[in-house]
Order: sequence, then structure tokens, then C-alpha cells
Amino acid sequence: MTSMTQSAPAAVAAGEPITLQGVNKTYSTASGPLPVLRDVNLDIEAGEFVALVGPSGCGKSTLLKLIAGLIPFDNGQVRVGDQAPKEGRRDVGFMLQQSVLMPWRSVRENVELPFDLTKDKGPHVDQRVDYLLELVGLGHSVDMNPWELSGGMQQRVAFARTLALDPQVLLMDEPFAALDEFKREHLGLEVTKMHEDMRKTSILVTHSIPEAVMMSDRIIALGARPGRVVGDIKVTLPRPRSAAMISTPEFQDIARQVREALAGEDGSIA
Ligand SMILES: Nc1ncnc2c1ncn2[C@@H]1O[C@H](COP(=O)(O)OP(=O)(O)OP(=O)(O)O)[C@@H](O)[C@H]1O
Repeated sequence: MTSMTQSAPAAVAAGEPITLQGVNKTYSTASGPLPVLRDVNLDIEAGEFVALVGPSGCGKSTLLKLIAGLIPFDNGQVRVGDQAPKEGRRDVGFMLQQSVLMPWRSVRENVELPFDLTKDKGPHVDQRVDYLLELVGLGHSVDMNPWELSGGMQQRVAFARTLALDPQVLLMDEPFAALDEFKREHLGLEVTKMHEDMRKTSILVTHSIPEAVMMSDRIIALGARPGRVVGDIKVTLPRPRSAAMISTPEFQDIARQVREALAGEDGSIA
């Protein structure tokens, strides 16, 4: 498999900052209002990689969706760069757990999709798509159909597509959850290396504390629903990161701090 670790050509800006102040979110459900986020305050620097962990149902995906402008919130303030969240912003990329690839489009055509939707075409688009396919290690699979790909390959296509319009903010909702342990660690490390090259502001939702420690600059722990910040742990490991770091006392100590922040919260986490 080709490596995704080559250097990105002339990465543009190093992401945009994200801030949340006093954010509350309640869903209306058949059995009444369901408070999901309570007084969430967060300051994420431009180019920072933040992992979001917490028990099942504490509102992690909800937090990503409201930063992406996909759902409204009750009150408080959210800023991505200097703007309020808005659906469909080119500078915000969103990657989900299950890659939603168009089955009738080839690998290449799936990565081209954002350009088709924005009616952007020409040699610069072809070059960008070529670059992205190489970056994610699919340069030799461009004509394959989604159903011919492994789960890991499908996530690579989805990742290339998320990067297509060069977003300054990357929101990733458990992007490796459907992969087996080995592929998950491998792809996680490759995405980490890409982040080290590109430095887009990134938020990763994960259930895996080791994955959070390996990939991020900071780990935000949310408590059980309604989710609120119960831990903000700096990951002091140097970059570039490598698999060998997992067994270091520093890595284990950071993982311990995250577990302690979540101790007493309902739900299980690895
Ligand atoms: N559109 C919706 N309408 C009503 N309730 C919702 C909606 N979306 C999510 N919820 C509920 O809000 C709560 C938080 O959901 P969310 O998906 O944000 O949690 P999560 O922390 O990402 O969970 P998990 O780790 O299990 O993926 C859950 O109880 C969920 O059932």
C-alpha cells in the first residue's frame, strides 16, 4: 500500500481557530426535551488537533454537527474563524464513521465530487485529485468502484474527498471505528502524519483513548449527558508521532489523566 506520508505541496493557511462559549443544546424528542450539551466552553487554536472523548451519548457528534452548522443550538456562541457556523462552508470538511461513497462513481469520481458540486473544473482540479489520490495511497486504484474496496480503502477515498476543497477545519467523527485494530492504528498514524504536514485545525471524535493520545495536541473529555467539559489534557508528546511512543511512560501517563477525568462518568470507553 502506498504511504500517505509524502509532504503536502505548499499547504495554504494553518487552519482556523474554533471557539465555543456557553453552548447549550437540547433535542426535542417524542418523550420531551433532551438536554445534550451543557455550558460547553472551548478554545481551539488554528492548526491544533483536538480529540474529543467521552461516554456514549454524551453529545460528541452533536458538538461536531453544530460546529459544522448542520444543526442549531439553544444559546451561547460558536465561531469558526471569524464566522458563525454555516452548512456547506468550503473551509470546513466533515468526515463520518461510515464513508458515504457514491456507488456508481469510481474512486476518482468520488474524490471529484466536491468539485462537481461547486462547478469547478479544469486542469487544476485534475491535478488536485491526482495529488489527493496519491496522498491517501490510492494512486493505483483510481478506476475501481467503491464496492471493490476494503473498508480501509473506502475511508481513504472519503478522506481524500474531505480534503478536496482544501478545508481549513477538519471534523472527523470516529473515522476509523469500522476498521479492524491493525488498519485503524495504521490509518490513524498516516492521518497524524498528514496533519503534521498540513496543520489544519482538526477535531477527532473517538472512543479510543490511545488513538486520542497518539493523534492529538489536546484531549477534551466530555462528561455523561448532558455533556460538559470535565477534562482538558495537553498531549506533550513530541511530533512527529510514532507507534513506538505508545509504550513510553509519558504516553501512558497522559492516557491515565484522560481516564481519571472520565472516572465516574457513565458509559464505557477504551
Ligand atoms: N436528531 C436527534 N434528535 C433527538 N435526539 C438525538 C438526535 N441526535 C442525537 N440525539 C441524542 O442525543 C444524545 C447525544 O447523541 P450524540 O450522537 O451527540 O452522542 P455521542 O457522544 O456522539 O454518542 P456515541 O459515542 O454513542 O456516538 C443521544 O442520547 C442521542 O440519542
